[in-house]
Amino acid sequence: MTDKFISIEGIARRYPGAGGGTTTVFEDFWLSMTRGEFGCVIGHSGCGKTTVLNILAGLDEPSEGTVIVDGQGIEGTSLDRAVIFQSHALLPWRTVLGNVGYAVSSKWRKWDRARVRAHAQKFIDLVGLTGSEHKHPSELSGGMKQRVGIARALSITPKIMLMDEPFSALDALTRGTLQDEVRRICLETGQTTFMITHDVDEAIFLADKIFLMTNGPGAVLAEIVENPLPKERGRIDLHRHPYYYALRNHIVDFLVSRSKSFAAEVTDHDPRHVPTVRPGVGEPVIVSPPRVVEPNPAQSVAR
Ligand SMILES: Nc1ncnc2c1ncn2[C@@H]1O[C@H](COP(=O)(O)OP(=O)(O)OP(=O)(O)O)[C@@H](O)[C@H]1O
Repeated sequence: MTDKFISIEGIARRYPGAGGGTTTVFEDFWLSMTRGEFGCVIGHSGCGKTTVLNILAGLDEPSEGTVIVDGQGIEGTSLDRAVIFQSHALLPWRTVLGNVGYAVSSKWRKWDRARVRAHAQKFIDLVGLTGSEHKHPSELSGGMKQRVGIARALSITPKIMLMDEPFSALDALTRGTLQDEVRRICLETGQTTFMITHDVDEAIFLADKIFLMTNGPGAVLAEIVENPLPKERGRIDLHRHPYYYALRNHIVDFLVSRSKSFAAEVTDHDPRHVPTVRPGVGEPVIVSPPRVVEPNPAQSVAR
């Protein structure tokens, strides 16, 4: 049996459209993730990635369907679900320690000051900000601010971490360093993470599974791509792995052509049983749903 730690069940999001109609961003959207999994969603602008993330965060509600996390339906925001956005949203009048400590004391209201500080410090150390505890956000670089955001999110030990293009505003060097940090932390802590990115290499480096969405409106989850690269992968030498180009080409091909033509070409798509594929050497292998092997009529006749 699969452990559905996150279960998105048939959600739709509709908005009032022009002329009194309705615009459907997506509908009949099903997706599940297991505990400790790192999932990245990729799709063109406007397909509804942020909407899905906001629904998972409890910041938005689906027009239909439900989302269950660890056996409980989502109702509003919760400290069980931490969100990291592209912008840092730090409290400018608080220090690094103050920002992280504020989140800690919001979750554990009965903790005394010393316990809050010690817990916050652990996560400040984890993201490599030891020594900057007493700085204010205005004294930090963009990468450091994003580290504070990550420390703050992790410090409340959320059941799920939701990241909406968290590194896209950073320079390439800082982005790479933070990708390394996030991967190390997620592997160390077993943090279940759902992330949006437009960066294919970022998804290949970080994700266990990559969720491919077609173009909106009326977007669908077309395919789940299982990352065939080993867990012990390095960001710098990703491209040396024999499966790297097959995986990368598969995702890029989807973004360039299949995301647009999918609805016309795949008429029997079943949103409840989205295929999981594993690109590698040769043709991608369909992992699930298992390929139905039709009996060979010639053999049947011969019997
Ligand atoms: N409040 C709203 N009212 C009407 N339409 C909305 C509203 N919020 C979002 N939308 C529409 O929903 C669609 C999906 O938006 P969403 O932000 O989820 O897309 P996205 O895939 O995250 O895009 P991007 O990659 O550009 O961030 C877009 O077409 C957007 O215009």
